[in-house]
Amino acid sequence: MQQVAVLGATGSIGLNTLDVIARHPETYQVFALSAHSNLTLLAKLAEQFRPRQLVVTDTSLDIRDFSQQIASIDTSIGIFQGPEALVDVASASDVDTVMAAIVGAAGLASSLAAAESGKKLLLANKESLVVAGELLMQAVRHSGATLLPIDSEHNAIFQCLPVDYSAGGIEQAGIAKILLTGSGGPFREWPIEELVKVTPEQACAHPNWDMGKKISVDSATMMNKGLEVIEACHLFGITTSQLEVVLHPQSIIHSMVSYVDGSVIAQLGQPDMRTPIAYGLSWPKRIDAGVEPLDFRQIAQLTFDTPDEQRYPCLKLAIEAFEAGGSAAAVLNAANEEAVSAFLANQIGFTQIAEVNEMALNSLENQFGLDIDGLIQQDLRAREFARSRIERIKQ
Ligand SMILES: NC(=O)C1=CN([C@@H]2O[C@H](COP(=O)(O)OP(=O)(O)OC[C@H]3O[C@@H](n4cnc5c(N)ncnc54)[C@H](OP(=O)(O)O)[C@@H]3O)[C@@H](O)[C@H]2O)C=CC1
Ligand SMILES: CC(=O)[C@@H](O)[C@H](O)COP(=O)(O)O
Ligand SMILES: [Mn+2]
Repeated sequence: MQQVAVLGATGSIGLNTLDVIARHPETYQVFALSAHSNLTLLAKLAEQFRPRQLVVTDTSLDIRDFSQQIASIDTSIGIFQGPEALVDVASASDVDTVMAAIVGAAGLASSLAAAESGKKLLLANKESLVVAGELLMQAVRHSGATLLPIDSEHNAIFQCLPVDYSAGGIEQAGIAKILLTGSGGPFREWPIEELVKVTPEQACAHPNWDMGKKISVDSATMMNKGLEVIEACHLFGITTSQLEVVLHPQSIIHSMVSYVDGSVIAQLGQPDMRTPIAYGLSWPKRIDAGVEPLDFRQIAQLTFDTPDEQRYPCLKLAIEAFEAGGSAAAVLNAANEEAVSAFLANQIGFTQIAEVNEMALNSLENQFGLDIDGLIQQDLRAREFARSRIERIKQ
């Protein structure tokens, strides 16, 4: 029986993970669940999955009523509050597998703790790799942890790579290029001058995927693809020149690997995160994920294009940040989290997300060789800077 900790259980990835786990009660047991502030849903999940531990990360909440409610379900469920408890759960000796499904850099410490303690780490939280990719990959190598990408494109690439890929890297594996697909989001065909009018509701309505708000906005700006370029470079040990972003509006091909002999291997499937989640849970085997197979006659057309730099300035910013190295990607990620949150709160416009991000990237000094505390400090400075710009925009 695999003991699984689902961090970010109340979110889109968390709930999809629990859906897959519920289909295989003989193989997976939920050891712990975490939420930030959604206590109602966390209590419901606790009743259904009967974990050993619950974590509530928001320290401003009074959890006395919640604790009583949980005790009425099962007095042996431990309840912990605060972000440090995530680190304890991620490294607990009873836990085999950690699903890292918290949104944003708030997921970094627990992803790192799971990597350092040699767990099977199912990584949906791409921001961990964006902020501290080198340190996270180093921790995986040192501890012997198993890192399985859950982000649909990276999971697809992982499925298309040769089994012994990590031994010699991209050239020895005969790989010419990794082709990272992206839908282009809901505004792919809008006149560019109309983008200033985009509302949070429109930006969160992804054409193919049902996801949390932050990643949905990132998909609309294509910052998501930019973060995914950085994620892929760290995961697969490649440079940005060994990867190409291909627009694919249908989100049926989840990414491809192009080989030197002319072969291109692609992974296809419904736009349903239960497929990569199930593959992560069961790897190297496969299990039922509750996902219908593709009906190619109904799909009829798969189309491809090149992303337009003018429409998607955030994509270029992310690639530049990764190429600059040092703390640039951490700065960009932090500024973007603040800018997206301000956009969702109707404080800035859609196109101002890229403006705030660019200002942060250009204004903060790039620092090299930082340890995890240094990166977190840079993240905090970038947030402060972004918030000051957002305040000016609001006036
Ligand atoms: N959704 C998807 O299909 C995909 C998501 N991903 C990645 O997976 C991660 C999760 O995305 P998604 O599920 O969409 O996000 P959601 O917004 O749906 O869920 C986020 C989860 O994180 C918790 N959370 C929010 N803020 C904090 C915090 N400060 N500290 C600790 N926990 C927090 C939330 O708790 P609460 O509910 O209580 O607020 C919730 O459980 C992201 O990194 C995203 O990029 C990658 C590929 C696809
Ligand atoms: C499901 C998933 O992995 C998302 O990251 C998805 O890729 C978002 O769609 P975009 O291709 O529009 O960014
Ligand atoms: Mn993705």
